[in-house]
Amino acid sequence: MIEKTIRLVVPDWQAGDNPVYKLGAKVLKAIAPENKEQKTITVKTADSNQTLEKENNVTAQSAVLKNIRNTKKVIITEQPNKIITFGGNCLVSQQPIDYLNGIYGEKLGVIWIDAHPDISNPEVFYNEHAMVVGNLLHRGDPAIQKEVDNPLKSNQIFYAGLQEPTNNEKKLIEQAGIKYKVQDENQIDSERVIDWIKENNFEHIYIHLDVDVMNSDSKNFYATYFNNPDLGEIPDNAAVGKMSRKSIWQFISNFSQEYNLVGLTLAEYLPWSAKEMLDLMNNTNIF
Ligand SMILES: NC(=[NH2+])NCCC[C@H](N)C(=O)O
Repeated sequence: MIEKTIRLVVPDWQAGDNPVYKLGAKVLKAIAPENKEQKTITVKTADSNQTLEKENNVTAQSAVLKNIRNTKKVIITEQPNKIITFGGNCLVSQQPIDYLNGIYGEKLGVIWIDAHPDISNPEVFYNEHAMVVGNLLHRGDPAIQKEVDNPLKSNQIFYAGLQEPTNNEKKLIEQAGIKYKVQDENQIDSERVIDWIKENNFEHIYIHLDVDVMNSDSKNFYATYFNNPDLGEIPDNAAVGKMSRKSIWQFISNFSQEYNLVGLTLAEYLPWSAKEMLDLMNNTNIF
């Protein structure tokens, strides 16, 4: 097979109901190391200054569906065998994982590095980014998961860095048959990951990184959900991440040397300081 890696920039902000997700995608695209062999494609997502409405108990469901379909179209046109995805919120992993599962099937394992299980559905929650694992298993939002042509099996997902899920989420994880362990240390237990790879004979690995898995102390990793200046009380489905940045960076880097990484998502990056600078520019009468 000819190697083809693409960089997919997916500025979906609707699924997490915060326009700063879009800025996160822009910044990641701008700072990514240059590589002429890797084509960068930015998926079209709608802009809006209006408050997003719920449709079928899902925030901006039709806009989210459009973003998903646009993402799918780009991937199908490009036919890559490796995908780097810059989010955007966690939803951005849905179509890349679906597509790669279509290529690699049961040889593909997905490491979901996240403080949250993202296995909700519209009956228990309303923001789509918390449903993406549910959608990938065809146990999430019926309107959005229908775009997933190659659903994952529960053994293909490994939760790393997971914090205590809500009672609803625990039920959903158990019903789906995903084995999990709440992470109490501040680093990923690589041995457990490696055991899971061996047990399942995975040959291709996708890593999804939601940066909120990290301790959001300014000296560790600041640009997360939890440092939103407008965030009131922390919702009960948003347990705070505990991981050290150093350990996550090392884990991903080591992993990429030793295993065949076919996909990487960087999600939920919320660059608050870039947002402050943008506010200045937006309100200054020279731009
Ligand atoms: N993918 C995630 N960050 N999941 C947890 C998010 C929960 C948070 N309360 C929300 O709006 O939407």
